[in-house]
Amino acid sequence: MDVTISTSRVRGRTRAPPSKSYTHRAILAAGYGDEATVTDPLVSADTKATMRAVDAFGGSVERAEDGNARLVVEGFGGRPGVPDDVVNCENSGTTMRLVTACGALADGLVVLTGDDSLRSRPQGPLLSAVEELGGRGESTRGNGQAPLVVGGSTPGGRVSIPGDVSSQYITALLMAGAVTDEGIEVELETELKSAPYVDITVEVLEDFGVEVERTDEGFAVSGGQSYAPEGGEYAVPGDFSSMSYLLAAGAVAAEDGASVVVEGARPSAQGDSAILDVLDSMGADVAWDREAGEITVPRADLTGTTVDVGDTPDLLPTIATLGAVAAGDTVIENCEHVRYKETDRVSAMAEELGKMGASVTEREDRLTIHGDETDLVGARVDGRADHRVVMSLAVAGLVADGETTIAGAEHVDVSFPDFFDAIESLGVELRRE
Ligand SMILES: O=C(O)C1=C[C@@H](OP(=O)(O)O)[C@@H](O)[C@H](O)C1
Ligand SMILES: C=C(OP(=O)(O)O)C(=O)O
Repeated sequence: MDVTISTSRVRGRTRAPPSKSYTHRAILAAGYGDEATVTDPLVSADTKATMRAVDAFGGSVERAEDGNARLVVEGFGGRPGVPDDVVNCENSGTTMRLVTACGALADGLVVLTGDDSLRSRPQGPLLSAVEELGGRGESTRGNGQAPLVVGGSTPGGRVSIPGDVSSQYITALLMAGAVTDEGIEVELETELKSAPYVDITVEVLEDFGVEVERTDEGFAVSGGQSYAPEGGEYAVPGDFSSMSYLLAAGAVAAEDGASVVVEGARPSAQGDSAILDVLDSMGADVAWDREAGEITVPRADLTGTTVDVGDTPDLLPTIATLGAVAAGDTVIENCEHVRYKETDRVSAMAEELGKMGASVTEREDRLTIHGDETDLVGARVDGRADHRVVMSLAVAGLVADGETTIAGAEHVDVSFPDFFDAIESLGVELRRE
């Protein structure tokens, strides 16, 4: 689907979708247990992949049809069964990593695959970790990428793994480790990037009654634990990565005297709430009512800033767009790991914003957007089959001169299926074709 965005002003209220990261974890945590209900889940292409994996392992995930958004999960009770078929994780890195470690507990073999993008992302360090823990972890092509074959009733133990490729490896090992015989101790070989995502894991596991310990070398989880949330229910908070596009839309395009108000913004462990500090450092007047869970942002004349995205890789596309609107340079540092996502987002944003007239300098771990040399103009751009690239380019389209057509806009389905409805409700003029 192509979406064409006209230069637009925005105003009004909208609600952030539920968190993708929390939803994945809650569904799988419930899967490891006996039975639990996940309330306010994100139902999107990626989280459906995790639901199907729980099903494949012998559990079941049912959507309640009575208006209250809920998933009723029957777990596979600790040890996953051997699936009847290949598990297709489609576009979801989180699913593939979490399911790799889970599948390594099966008494047999599990085959994992995904779409073109997912089959090009790095899985090697997690496969080596599974083997070091006594399980089987192989890439069918021998290149550290999916298709993968895992299994072998991993007993657990001690393992070392790099921290700078994906924090999802750590999340996966901790979630699986809790139901192993020996537990899993993870020693980080390099500094942990995307660290707040492991904080999210620790928070969700705690809420399911599973304890994780931070050690001098990394993390440790004891085996023989059971997953069960208090009262049998777990509630998912709003998603700050998804919010970043709505807040950015307000900061660049709110009508004079008006603002964008985003609901569903209760505090949680999400590192991407740093988008508020980024906007603040660029001169936006952002107000967060934490108790009400509401963020208000009017338009501002933004100025460039420097942001280290080591902890917050998913904010890079949003910040790149903000930088293209701001005066002066915006420098996004420590972004090498952002190249291992659905697409290489550093290059994707440099090239696609470039088509809209942005002046950008790309280095391996740094992206600089020269706002003073940029006048955004509407263009035909490629969303690179990447939800975050699509949504960030849509925000750029609000202030570009003329129409911006984004190809592959349907990929918002991965994390924010109602994105275009949400921005339309704020006053954005757009066409779906
Ligand atoms: O664990 C998670 O929910 C995620 C971790 C991050 O990935 P990396 O740890 O691979 O950087 C992030 O980019 C991704 O969108 C979601
Ligand atoms: C990278 C992302 O997710 P995943 O790793 O689960 O594909 C994302 O949502 O930006």
